Amino acid sequence: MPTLALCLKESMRLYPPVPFMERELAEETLIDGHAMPPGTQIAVSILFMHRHPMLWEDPDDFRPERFTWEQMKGRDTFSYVPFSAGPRNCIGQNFGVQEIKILICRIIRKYTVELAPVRPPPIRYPQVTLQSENGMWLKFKLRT
Ligand code: HEM
Repeated sequence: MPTLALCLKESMRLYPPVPFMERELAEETLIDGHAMPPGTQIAVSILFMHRHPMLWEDPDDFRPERFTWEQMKGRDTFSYVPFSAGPRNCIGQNFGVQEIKILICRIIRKYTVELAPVRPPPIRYPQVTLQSENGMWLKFKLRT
């Protein structure tokens, strides 16, 4: 799989653009030993799931190779759900990924991009979409 696709997947693992989902239970459901009645509102944190140490080795490390075929073998399909899963998953996911790839290609054709020499780590700010409270500190240099 090309490097860009691997990097994109790993970025969306660490920083899922949609950090959580909500559901209402249609029937009684056993969650972690507790019987939840129908109608219970459930919040599923994609953000926490994507960094859960039971699911990911060194969860905070950026390692795009996690998404090579070899390393994906045996991994629970539901451990990585930036676009949700099941019948109500994101209908725009392929379009969204293509847009991001095109945007990145257009930027790096024109600029070299580096981390800014002084950069505070991004403070995650989960709203409907995940944002950085203190921005993203990068240095753009026009290619000659
Ligand atoms: C990186 C980009 C995107 C991400 C991470 C993303 C993520 C998600 C997630 C997690 C859900 C499930 C939400 C939930 O069930 O509460 C969702 C649903 C949805 N997304 Fe996206 N999305 C992206 C781009 C797009 C684009 C580009 C479109 C349309 C062109 C789109 C259209 C939709 C629609 C219509 C639903 C609702 C599907 C349903 O309920 O049946 N998304 N998306």
